Amino acid sequence: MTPTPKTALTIAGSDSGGGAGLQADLRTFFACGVHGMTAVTAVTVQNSLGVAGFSEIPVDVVTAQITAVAGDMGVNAAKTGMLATVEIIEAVASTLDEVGIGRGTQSHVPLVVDPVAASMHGDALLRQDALEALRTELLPRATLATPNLDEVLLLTGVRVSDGQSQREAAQALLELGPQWVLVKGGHLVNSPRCVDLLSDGTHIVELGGPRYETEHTHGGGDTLASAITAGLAKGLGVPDAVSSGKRFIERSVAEAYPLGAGVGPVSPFWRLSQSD
Ligand SMILES: Nc1ncnc2c1ncn2[C@@H]1O[C@H](COP(=O)(O)OP(=O)(O)OP(=O)(O)O)[C@@H](O)[C@H]1O
Ligand SMILES: Cc1ncc(CO)c(N)n1
Repeated sequence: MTPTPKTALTIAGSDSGGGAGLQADLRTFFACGVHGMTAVTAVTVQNSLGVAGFSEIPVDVVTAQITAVAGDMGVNAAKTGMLATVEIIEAVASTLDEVGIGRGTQSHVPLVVDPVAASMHGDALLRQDALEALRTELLPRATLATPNLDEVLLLTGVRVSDGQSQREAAQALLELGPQWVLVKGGHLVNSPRCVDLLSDGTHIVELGGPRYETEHTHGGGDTLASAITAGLAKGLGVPDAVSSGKRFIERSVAEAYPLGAGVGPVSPFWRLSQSD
């Protein structure tokens, strides 16, 4: 009989364009060889040009999806992406406690929190009044938080412009309660390299890599966080899962493709023609 793969759950919004959100997560889980499961939080109307709008899924349906898969199939690691509203964030947080996912629960199932606030075009994916709930309800439950620089500014007030301020931002984020933070440097466009900073307050790891000249980076943050989640599901520790995720996103950006009139998606497909 074929052995059962490890499982990863994404709690995220749908991107109708297929390049970001839960579609990016599933593409990545698949490419990384883990069984992907979803708790859909919202449906966005989205393409390569931006987000035209979104509709939230009723809170009880969001939480029922989590309990349905956790109780039956089991979750080896989970990730949150777009959560949209205060009500969804609060309900997801208490359901994660109930099913034993995240920091502070007894089961040690790792939780990656990608604190999605807006699309790369600047369209809101989180209602304005929900930022505080993200800060107080979700970040303390995170094994790892993976904000981009806009999200760092919203969450901590720290404006990152170089390596020094990236370290200050990591420290400010750790004070909000996650065990580890990864401050992503993709938006430091004046830097010739893409350097992401990982820290748990004791260990500080700079993950540097080339900056590829491409405008097609739609779904890059989701793909990175999902590749890390897949690594955690397979039993890697956080530093190893993050460095493997960083290699994964580098190749995915290198092979990103144009699609539509705007920003095309990164491509997790490179992995499918390669072995680990
Ligand atoms: N041009 C690039 N070349 C190589 N790596 C990149 C490039 N742009 C971003 N990355 C990497 O992709 C990952 C996502 O980074 P980024 O800071 O862009 O996150 P994000 O803003 O959440 O992504 P998204 O585009 O999905 O909103 C990081 O590991 C970053 O270093
Ligand atoms: C649904 C969704 N989640 C996350 C992002 C951020 O990439 C997006 N553009 N759309």
